[in-house]
Amino acid sequence: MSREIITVEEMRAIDAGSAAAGVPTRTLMENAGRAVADAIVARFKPRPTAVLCGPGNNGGDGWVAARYLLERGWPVWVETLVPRDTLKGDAKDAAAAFTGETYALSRDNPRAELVVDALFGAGLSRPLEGEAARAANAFWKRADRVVAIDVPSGIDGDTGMALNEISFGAALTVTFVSKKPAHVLMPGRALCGEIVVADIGAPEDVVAAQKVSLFENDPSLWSLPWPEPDAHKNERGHVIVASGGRARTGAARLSARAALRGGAGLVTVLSPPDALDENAAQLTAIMVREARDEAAYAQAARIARALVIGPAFGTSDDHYKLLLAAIGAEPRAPLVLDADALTLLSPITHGFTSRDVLTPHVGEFRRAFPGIWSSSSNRIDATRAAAAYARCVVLLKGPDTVIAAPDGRAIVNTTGSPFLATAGSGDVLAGLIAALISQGMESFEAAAVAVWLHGKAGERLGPGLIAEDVTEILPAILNDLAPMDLKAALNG
Ligand SMILES: NC(=O)C1=CN([C@@H]2O[C@H](COP(=O)(O)OP(=O)(O)OC[C@H]3O[C@@H](n4cnc5c(N)ncnc54)[C@H](OP(=O)(O)O)[C@@H]3O)[C@@H](O)[C@H]2O)[C@@H](O)CC1
Ligand SMILES: Nc1ncnc2c1ncn2[C@@H]1O[C@H](COP(=O)(O)OP(=O)(O)O)[C@@H](O)[C@H]1O
Ligand SMILES: [K+]
Repeated sequence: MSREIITVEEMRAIDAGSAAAGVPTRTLMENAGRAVADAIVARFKPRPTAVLCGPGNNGGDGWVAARYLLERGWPVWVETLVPRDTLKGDAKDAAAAFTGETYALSRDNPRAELVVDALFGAGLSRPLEGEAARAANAFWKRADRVVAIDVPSGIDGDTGMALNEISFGAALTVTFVSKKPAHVLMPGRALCGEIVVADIGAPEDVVAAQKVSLFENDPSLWSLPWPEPDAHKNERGHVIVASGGRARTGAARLSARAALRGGAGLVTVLSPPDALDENAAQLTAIMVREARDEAAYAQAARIARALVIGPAFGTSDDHYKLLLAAIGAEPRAPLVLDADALTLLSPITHGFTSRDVLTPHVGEFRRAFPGIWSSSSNRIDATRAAAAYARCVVLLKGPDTVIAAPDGRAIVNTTGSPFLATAGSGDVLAGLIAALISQGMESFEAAAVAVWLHGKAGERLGPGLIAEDVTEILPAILNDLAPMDLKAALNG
């Protein structure tokens, strides 16, 4: 399956480009409507089905789907938002080809057990109102009976948000060519239910001409740095994690352990003198190094292959100086800056490099990049703008984590579970990113891999998850990803 995510504007360009390349939009609509009917027939037994059709081409897809369901003997009818004789273009033709029952959309129609929402798709231009809003509210709690065409009506395809909080929710959404931002960003992703991406015959070169640089996170986008048979721990990279002071050390140890599980050959916790005993007492495979002053932080930045600063680090003026010493070291390792490091630097005025990674959650992002947050229409645009501005990789955490590189590439992650919203979960992520960078991955890819693994851990662990578990389940997830030849070698 294509992992590209296209904007509504890019989808329109693909429609136009297809027509220019000899695939008429009416053919695309026919393929789209048939794909919807196919997806329904594959999942549901025949049952009374209402297809709610809107005034544009989304409605047109609905008329086509209704026709195919009728041909397959389904008890199906259309409920149209606007009189059939006011339809235009492809939608008019599609409606004319439907021979079944048709009603005006209202609450008085026959009772349906399945509803196909073909009211609005990419052309939604204002909030739902009138009968469309009534229908959305009526089916709001019955998403299990709704199949949405392209996107649940009311949801903006580029943002995943309902324009006035009113929208449909669906058990199945069938979209075309590629996912749109609304299929991966919350709340849209959750309102879509299962998502099917149907090929509707848009020529490959027309799609490729869009030069898409936005992807849904997936192992097909990257490859993990597996150790060679003769690997030495020094080649697998040295991660250093800066610890907070006395009684503020757990976060750094969580990060450090994730770095070790993530494959770093060596991991060191850099500890202020007052926390040295506390750290040493709780670490075994991970080393501890005392750091008294700015020179020690600069030195750590020089010798590490990746340096994590932030988890419970501290936010005093002295901490600010230590952080600046690490940032200013030359040459220095890539930095993974999280939590307190972001607080110390906010609003961000520093220029970083494409090897550095900032990992804010929304609250941290707003403080770090206030102007960018308020002027961006969605999380993808915001993260891309922040990465371009700070000239480094920016990873905006949440249920729909976005990772952006300064060159414009962006990835939206869709693995995960709400049980990851727990203390220390972000610290684990920071350590994992550093582990992958230390093994030679490009920072943008390392961040994407780490978020994917972190999300998979969340899915596998589910209820009861604590941050420590995320680290401990990594071997099982990594084993599943290991290439066959490595598995064969391991099994003798
Ligand atoms: N193009 C193609 O070849 C292909 C397209 N495909 C399909 O087409 C869909 C996009 O079609 P579309 O552009 O016609 O937009 P669509 O979502 O049907 O609605 C536009 C109409 O709704 C109106 N309107 C908007 N908001 C409203 C509101 N709140 N309340 C009331 N009215 C509202 C709006 O009015 P206007 O803003 O112009 O005043 C306009 O009349 C896409 O999602 C996919 O399903 C596939 O078949 C593949 C080939
Ligand atoms: N509802 C959710 N669904 C999936 N992942 C989530 C959700 N909420 C938070 N996460 C993930 O959990 C982690 C929390 O990180 P963070 O906010 O820094 O927490 P902490 O400061 O406790 O470490 C992030 O990786 C984030 O993407
Ligand atoms: K729809």
